[in-house]
Amino acid sequence: MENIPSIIQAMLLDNILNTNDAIAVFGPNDAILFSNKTFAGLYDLSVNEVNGKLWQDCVKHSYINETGLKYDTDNIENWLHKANKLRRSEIQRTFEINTLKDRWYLCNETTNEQGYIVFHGIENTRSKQLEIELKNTTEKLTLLATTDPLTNLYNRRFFFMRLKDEINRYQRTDKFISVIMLDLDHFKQINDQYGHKGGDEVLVTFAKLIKKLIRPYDLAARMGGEEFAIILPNTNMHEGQMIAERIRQSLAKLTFKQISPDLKVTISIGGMTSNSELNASKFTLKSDNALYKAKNNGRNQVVWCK
Ligand SMILES: Nc1nc2c(ncn2[C@@H]2O[C@H](COP(=O)(O)OP(=O)(O)OP(=O)(O)O)[C@@H](O)[C@H]2O)c(=O)[nH]1
Repeated sequence: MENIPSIIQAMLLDNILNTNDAIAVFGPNDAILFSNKTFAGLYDLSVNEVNGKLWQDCVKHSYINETGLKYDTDNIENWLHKANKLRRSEIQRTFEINTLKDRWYLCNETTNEQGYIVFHGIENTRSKQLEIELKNTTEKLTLLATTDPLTNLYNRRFFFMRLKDEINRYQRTDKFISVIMLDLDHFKQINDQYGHKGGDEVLVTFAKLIKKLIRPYDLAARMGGEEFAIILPNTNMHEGQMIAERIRQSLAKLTFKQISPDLKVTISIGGMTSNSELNASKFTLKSDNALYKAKNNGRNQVVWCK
C-alpha cells in the first residue's frame, strides 16, 4: 500500500465506496467492520447503520421488515444456522443472492487465516433474468416436443424414447415390462355423430381416465388419432392384464353425458409382456398385433400377445 500514491488510494477507496458492487469486510465474530452503500442497501440500511453491527442482526432486520434481501425460509434462525455452517467453510466461497425486488448478485467471500471475510457481490440481474427466461423457454419447448397438446399425454416420439430407456434399464434383470396399445372403438362414428369437437372431448376425457387409473411411474401416450399406448415398467403379464382390464371396464361404465345423455364409448386393448429381450419396435408391433386381434374378435376387449 505504501507504494501506492495517496491520491490513487483515495480514488480507489472512493470507487469502492460508491460502486454498484456490494463490498464489505467482516471480523472473525461477524461484526461488519467496513461496508459500502450497495452492501448496506442489501439490508435496506445505511452504511452508518451497518458498520459495527453484527451480520446476523442485519439479516434479521431485513427479514423482519421484509425489505432488502430475499430469504427462502419461514424460520430465520434455521436459515442463519445453515448460513453460518457455510461461512468460513472454505477460503473462497461463491454463491448467489437476490433481493425482494429481484436484483441478483454473484457473491464471493474470501476468508483469511484470522477469520476475517472480504465480501464482494457483483450484480448479475440481467444474466440471471436471461438464464431464467432460457430455462422457462427450454421447459416450454420440451413440453411442446414431448406432449400431445389436446390430451396433455406424452406423444409418440417421447413414448418410444422412454420405452427404449426402460428396456435398457431392465437389461440383465429378471423384471418384466408390459406395454398396452389402446384404440377407441368406432371413433369415426362419434366424430360423425357429434362433430370433431365431441370427438375431441371424448379423447380428453379418456386421457384423464387413463391418468387416474395408472401408477405414477407408468407412462401414458397418445400415439395419434384415437390410439393410445401405456408403458408399465416392472409389470408382469398378470398385472398388465389387470391394469388393461381396469381401463377397459372403467371406460365401458362411463357415460359421456356432457356430449349426449347416453353416449357410451368402448376400447380395444392389445398387450405384450417381456423381459428386456425385445427392442422397442418389436414390443409395440406385438402389442399392435394383439390390438388388431381384439378389434377383429369384436372390440371392447383385452387381448394379450402370447
Ligand atoms: N375428434 C378427433 N378425431 C380424430 C382425431 N384424430 C383422428 N381422428 C378421427 O378418428 C377416426 C378414426 O377412425 P378409424 O380409423 O376408421 O377407426 P374407428 O372408427 O375408431 O374404428 P375402429 O378402430 O375399427 O373401431 C377418424 O375419423 C379420424 O378423423 C382428433 O384429434 N380429434
